[in-house]
Amino acid sequence: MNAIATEAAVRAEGLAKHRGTFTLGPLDLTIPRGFVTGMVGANGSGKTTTLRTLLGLMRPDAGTVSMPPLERVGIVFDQPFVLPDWRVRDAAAAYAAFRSGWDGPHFEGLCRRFGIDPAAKVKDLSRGEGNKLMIALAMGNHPELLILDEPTSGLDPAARADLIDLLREHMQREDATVLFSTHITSDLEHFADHLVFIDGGQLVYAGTLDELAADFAYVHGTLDGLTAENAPLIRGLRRGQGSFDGIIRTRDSAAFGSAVQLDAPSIEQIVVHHQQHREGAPLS
Ligand SMILES: Nc1ncnc2c1ncn2[C@@H]1O[C@H](COP(=O)(O)OP(=O)(O)OP(=O)(O)O)[C@@H](O)[C@H]1O
Repeated sequence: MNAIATEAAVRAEGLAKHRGTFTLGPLDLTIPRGFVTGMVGANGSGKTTTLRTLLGLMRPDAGTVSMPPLERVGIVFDQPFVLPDWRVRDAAAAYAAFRSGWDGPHFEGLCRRFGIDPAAKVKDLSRGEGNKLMIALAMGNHPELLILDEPTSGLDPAARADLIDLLREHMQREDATVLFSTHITSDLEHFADHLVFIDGGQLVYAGTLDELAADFAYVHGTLDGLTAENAPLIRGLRRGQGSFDGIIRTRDSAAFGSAVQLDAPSIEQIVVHHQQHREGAPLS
């Protein structure tokens, strides 16, 4: 895709937030309109802090954010915005009251699809059902931007696949933008267009998955393929019994002989090897 022609759904400049000893940013971040962006990073790397700060649910210490008005943004976090004693239909009424364009039949259809009884009390839903309710509420007014913090955690594999299908349909039906964080990188590989990778509160990589796959290679082979010249080019070098693996920039491929294998990396390989190489320079 053409980065120059891409419009921003969300733009943050110099965004910074301190939480205890943790510092997020300062981050410059653009989430392109009309695409799916996945956010990855280790536990405690700052994904939730980034999403909450972007949304203004947490006041940034510095920086500016531009995004659509909040009533046009669907939000899913693990802490629900609904009261445990409410019934599902009460939660929908509360959402309908403050979100423009609420589509009751659409919400009810989502509940049917997710097997959620509108008469059920929120506190009686299982964790996965509660998750699905938050997703149905977030999507109930066809939001132009959906921000979801680990929406697939707590869902069984079939429900995860269904959620991804639903988000795909949402992307087809509307000129929508989705930003979601996840630890399940396989959810990204077939669904996301862009990736934001955060580590230690800093942006490691932001770009398309296609660019990521083209820029990096997964290198592995027997130890005799490692030399004093090529070993420093490997990020997250792991030495096993007689073998090694890691991630390199594709432009450094020539430093590796024919005994070494180079493959297209998975997102998981890039994330895992980066985290094993924390003191290295940024990937991008
Ligand atoms: N209330 C708080 N007070 C102080 N520090 C906090 C608080 N909440 C979070 N933090 C710190 O902020 C950092 C970032 O947390 P955040 O929840 O953004 O990470 P995350 O990437 O979403 O993690 P996870 O994948 O585990 O959900 C962590 O190091 C955490 O210890």
